[in-house]
Formats: sequence, structure tokens, C-alpha cells
Amino acid sequence: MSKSYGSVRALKGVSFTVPDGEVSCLVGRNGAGKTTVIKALLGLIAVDAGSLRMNAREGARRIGVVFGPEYWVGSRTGEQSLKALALAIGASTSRVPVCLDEAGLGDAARRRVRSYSLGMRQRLSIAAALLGEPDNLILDEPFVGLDPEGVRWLGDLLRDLAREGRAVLVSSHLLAELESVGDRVIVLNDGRVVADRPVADLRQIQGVRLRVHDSERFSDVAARRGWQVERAGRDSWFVIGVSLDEAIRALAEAGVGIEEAAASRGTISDFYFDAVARSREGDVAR
Ligand SMILES: Nc1ncnc2c1ncn2[C@@H]1O[C@H](COP(=O)(O)OP(=O)(O)OP(=O)(O)O)[C@@H](O)[C@H]1O
Repeated sequence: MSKSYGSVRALKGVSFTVPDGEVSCLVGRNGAGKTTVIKALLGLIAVDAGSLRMNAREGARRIGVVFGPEYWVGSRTGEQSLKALALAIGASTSRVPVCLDEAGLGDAARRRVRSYSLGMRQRLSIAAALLGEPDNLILDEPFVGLDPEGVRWLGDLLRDLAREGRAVLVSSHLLAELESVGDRVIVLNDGRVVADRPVADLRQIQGVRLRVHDSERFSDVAARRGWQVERAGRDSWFVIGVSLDEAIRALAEAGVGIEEAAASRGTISDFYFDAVARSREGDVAR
């Protein structure tokens, strides 16, 4: 898909697949194009080129959408809000208490939304997405405002919904929350997909996570030794396929100060920072 807003090219030929039975994570910096992709998928904006294809096994598939917490009208109760929505989308109102319970809002159903916390509004949005028993789910920043219990609950819910065969697409800046949820990670940068990989592949990668005092000297050592490194932050690195002992010895010999070092497997966070850094250098990795 490609999309411009006037002279701003928000999407420059974005293409990816969201498979059934998986949680796919869309990540990227502010302005990378995530919301534009999601709006285009939902038909809320027209794209200049490209299209969304759904592998419809049984006719048109239904998409559940999580609205931002600001969507709700404060003077309505949670129950009234979902009833109105159920009527609007043609879902049975018998789903309302089921979805409110699923979202942990059973006890707050008759309270006005204006008295809900941010996390409760977010839960109401998630309950709304489940109303129509959707085949697919699209969630834009669903973890915002949730407490630690809520984060775990939502992670488990998304995994369960995917395990039941749904395609789930989540956009989020909260990479730590995605680590235990995602099956696939798609990195957007400046309107392009710059990386797209199964999380299981990342977990296969073994290496050493390091925080060093001097990244320039570290890079010299890494280049001399032929290490494959991924940048995971300003002075944080992930060295692939090297043991902890080997890394510490080599850096100590070269006089590079180490602040932290630990053996580790690949994470979404490493993958993300590395993909964004490479795309800035013009080296688009997939
Ligand atoms: N209605 C609009 N009019 C003009 N430019 C827009 C509009 N909506 C988005 N843009 C621009 O398109 C680009 C992509 O924006 P988008 O909101 O899709 O990014 P995002 O990845 O969702 O960012 P964030 O993480 O901050 O939510 C940005 O440069 C943004 O300024």
C-alpha cells in the first residue's frame, strides 16, 4: 500500500502478511506509518495504491477493532456503551455481559464511563472488539494504560484468540509487552517495512548482550574479530554466536570497559533497534 497526505509520503509500498493463528506485531517509531496502515486496513482512509486481501474461506470475514480509550462517551455506562455498539454492528446484545466479564469489567458494567480509569476504558475497547465474535483482530496500542495484571491478561487473551485460528495484528511501542505475545514482528520505518521475521527465529539466536562504556572502541573490536553485532540501544549491543567468556576476554584485552554482560537469546527489542539502525544506513534487512 502507498499513501500520501499532500506532500507527506506516509506509506511507500508497504506489504506484509498477517497469518491466521498468529499474533503479528507492527512496530515503528513515531510517524513511521503504523496508524496509517491500520486505518487503511479498516477502510477508514483510501490508499493511493495497493489493497488489503483477506483470505476469505467463508465469505467476508469480520474484523474486531480496538478503539482508543478516548472514543467512549462519559455519560454512558459501560453496559450502555456496548449495547449501543452491538445494535450498530448487528451483534447480539447477549454478547454484552459476556464481553464485559471477559474484559474484567463485570462489576463496573453499570458505572458511567467518565468514572473509569484509562485502563478500564482500554478494557472497554477490548470488550467492544470482541462483541461481534470477529475472525480477525486489529489493535492499535492496546497496552496503553493497562496495569501489570491487565498487560498479562491482554497478552494471554491475544494468544488465546490467535490459537483459536484468528489473525491478530497489534501495533505497539511497548516492546517488552510484545516479547511474550508476538509470533511475528514487522518493523515499519519511514513508511516502509524494513524487517519482517517470525519471533521463533529470533529466539534461536544465541549470543551475548552487552552494555559498554565506549561504543566506538567496541565496534573496532567487533570488526577486528568479525563479530556479527546488532545495536540494541545507545551503548547496548547484542553479539551473535559468541560465548560470554569469549566476549568478556576479547573486550578486556582491548581495554573496552563493560558495564553489563549476559548470555542471551534474541529479542524483539534487539531486532527492532537493529532494523531501524540498518534502515537509516540504507541497508534494508528482512
Ligand atoms: N491526516 C494527516 N494529514 C497529514 N499528515 C498525516 C496525517 N496522518 C498522518 N500523517 C503523517 O503520516 C506519517 C505517518 O503517520 P502515522 O500516524 O501513520 O504514524 P505512526 O507510526 O502511527 O506514529 P505514532 O507512533 O506516533 O502513532 C507521519 O509523517 C504523519 O505526520
